[in-house]
Amino acid sequence: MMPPEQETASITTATSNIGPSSIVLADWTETLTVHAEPSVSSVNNMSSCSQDDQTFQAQREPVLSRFTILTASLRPVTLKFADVACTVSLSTKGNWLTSSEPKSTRTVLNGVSGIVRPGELLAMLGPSGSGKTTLLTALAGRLSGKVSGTITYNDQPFSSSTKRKTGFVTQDDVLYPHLTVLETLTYAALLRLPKKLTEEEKKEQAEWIITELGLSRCRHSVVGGPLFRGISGGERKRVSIGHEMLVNPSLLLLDEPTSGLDSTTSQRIVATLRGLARGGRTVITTIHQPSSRLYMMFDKVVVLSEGCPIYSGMASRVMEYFESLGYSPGFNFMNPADFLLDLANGLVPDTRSQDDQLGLHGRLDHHDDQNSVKQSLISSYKKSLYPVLISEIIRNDQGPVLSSSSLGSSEVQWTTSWWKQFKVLLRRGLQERKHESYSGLRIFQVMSVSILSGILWWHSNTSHLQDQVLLPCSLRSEFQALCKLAA
Ligand SMILES: Nc1ncnc2c1ncn2[C@@H]1O[C@H](COP(=O)(O)OP(=O)(O)OP(=O)(O)O)[C@@H](O)[C@H]1O
Repeated sequence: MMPPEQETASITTATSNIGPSSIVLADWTETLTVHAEPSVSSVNNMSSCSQDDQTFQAQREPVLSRFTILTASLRPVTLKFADVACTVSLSTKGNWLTSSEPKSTRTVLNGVSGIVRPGELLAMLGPSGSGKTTLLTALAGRLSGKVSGTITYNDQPFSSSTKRKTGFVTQDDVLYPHLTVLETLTYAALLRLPKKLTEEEKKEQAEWIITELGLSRCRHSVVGGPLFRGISGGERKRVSIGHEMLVNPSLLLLDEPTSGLDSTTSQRIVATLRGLARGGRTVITTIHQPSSRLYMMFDKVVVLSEGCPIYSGMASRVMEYFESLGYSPGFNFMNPADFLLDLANGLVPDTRSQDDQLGLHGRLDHHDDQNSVKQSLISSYKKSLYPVLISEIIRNDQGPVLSSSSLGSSEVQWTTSWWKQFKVLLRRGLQERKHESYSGLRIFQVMSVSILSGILWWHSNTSHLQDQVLLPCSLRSEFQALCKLAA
């Protein structure tokens, strides 16, 4: 069979005629056409940028980025990772007396390789605990020190300019619960957009993101938190994505953007991600259990089983690859993602009836059987896919280098001054806490403790710092008790 990576050339050609400035997003206002679940054979024959892509492109209007400075900051990023491994040390039980015992370690990732080009959407699949989030975090440059192997961005190691052009959407968002959607994105725009843009232009960019992500209906609703309700889960996810989209990142990484969402909302989110990719970005996402509709939108997939890869390459070639190894889905209409998850768990589907299947799954529940399937898939990957991937990774077919020197002065002008940041943060802090009631006594309490603490550390000797640290805490708690009595 043709190695999966050989298809890469076709997708690069397909995306190259889309200007880097264009962003093609899912239309959140229109009702999406619901497709029937495709058969496995149709998924097999699918080319990632073929018919489905044309339908997608036809359905959605390309939208140009508004500000030239943001458009110009988009630099195509080719992300390559080879033999990525990660070992974590497990905390040992016991007390400080036994702390001299050697710490036990656990390999969370082992020998994962892949390549993602601008215009491509890569999905990481695997059972829970297989290492998807760890790999995504490593690719985002947030696990330095714990990771071995090579991760490069346009053949360069991770740098501060790569960081500036990388958007990372975590699984658990960190949004301010009392701010509205508009306030959340406006403050983010004021803090993160280049200082060349005026305040009005930054607000305009926040408004534009709200429209693009279909958040107009809930723009004045509060985000909400664990103790009180705000916007829905899907809207929340879109706010998190919008938070990263504001700066027009060249590399966008998302951890389970569709978890807990219904299939239509999930499809819209993945369509949005694919639109972003087609606009010249490199998009990587982890996903738990995509439907076959979602699966068809991915250009590439990495399938992990207990931290080891069993597949890395084009999404459209996956069934062909596993069939060549003698593993085929039990029935014609099986979702390829379900099939891959079964394989990653060491479960081999069978062509027997469903009742028999249950029996078979019960039989294969034996650890030995499952482990031998996993081991066979890992060694097949090493034998047939890994050499092709590595030669692809080594081949030097780079776009523009994303280094600080090439970014020049425009990059230096990006950051907002500290005074401006302070003002925005103060305003945001006050707005977030405006629901709390402020009494004169409370303000007096905070001011007094701040002044007392300031006096305490005024011209203090750093060698006596430890003695002084606990004093303000005890002062504050006694003062609080006094204030409660007085209130
Ligand atoms: N710092 C750490 N200390 C101990 N174990 C860790 C650490 N980081 C990751 N792990 C373990 O590594 C494995 C992979 O974790 P990871 O979060 O990457 O999995 P995942 O595939 O994203 O799972 P899920 O789909 O459930 O989010 C898990 O078993 C996790 O417990």
